[in-house]
Amino acid sequence: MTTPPLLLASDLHKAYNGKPALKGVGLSLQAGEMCALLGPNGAGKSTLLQLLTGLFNPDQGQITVLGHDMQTQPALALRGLGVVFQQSALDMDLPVLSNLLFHTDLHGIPRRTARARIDEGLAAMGLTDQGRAVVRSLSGGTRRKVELVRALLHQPQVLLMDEATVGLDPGSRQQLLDTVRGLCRERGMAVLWATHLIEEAQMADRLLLLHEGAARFDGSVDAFMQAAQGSDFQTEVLRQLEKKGL
Ligand SMILES: Nc1ncnc2c1ncn2[C@@H]1O[C@H](COP(=O)(O)OP(=O)(O)OP(=O)(O)O)[C@@H](O)[C@H]1O
Repeated sequence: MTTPPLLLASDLHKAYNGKPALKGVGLSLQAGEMCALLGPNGAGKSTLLQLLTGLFNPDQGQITVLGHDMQTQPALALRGLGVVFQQSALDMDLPVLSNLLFHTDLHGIPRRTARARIDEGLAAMGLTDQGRAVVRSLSGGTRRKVELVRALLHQPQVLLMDEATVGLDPGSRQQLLDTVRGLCRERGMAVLWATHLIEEAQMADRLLLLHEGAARFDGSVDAFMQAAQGSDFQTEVLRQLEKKGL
């Protein structure tokens, strides 16, 4: 028996000043699944994430999170989503703890519960002793981990990561990827991981390959590799991207 997807998007269209940025993209995320959203600059990744986070509405198409429609029930839909944006959502001049409490207050989480979740989240990232540190004083990798702790405080079932590893050294990148993979396995969280780095996409369960606003591939990484017929992942990605637009 198949379970309903945690996030479902169908036939999304979005144009800027008449120029299409998304041309009928769909996406379905199951519990425990990590899906890489891969595409070159201008492919439409940020546009798709902005639609999925309810930042603006699609010109056409529908998005539901845990069965709640993003346009008609945005509060319920957004409750199910955690987001780590490309741009930091943290106040650089405030301590980590204040930043995290700001987020739990926004979500109406009682302070006692909030404190317990913050302690747990920081401990899970190895940041127990960083609660009082001002964000600006932290390394880029540590800030990203704090962003992830923040995004998980309201216990979302779907996590959207937008180019979350930009600016991180290879060790920190791998650590963040491993942490997120662990969340999929241990908590059954569904993750959409937007990246333009081919080697990151290869570590996901699924791949949504976007080019010029349309999906070039949507399926398991295993199926993608079968289609590659002996080529490596990177060669196959480049081959798919070089195909003439549909
Ligand atoms: N606010 C905007 N106004 C006009 N055009 C836009 C706007 N945002 C994006 N676009 C255009 O839409 C298309 C898709 O852009 P988008 O930023 O979604 O791609 P992307 O895959 O996230 O690219 P990148 O990897 O460079 O961030 C591009 O042609 C871009 O120029």
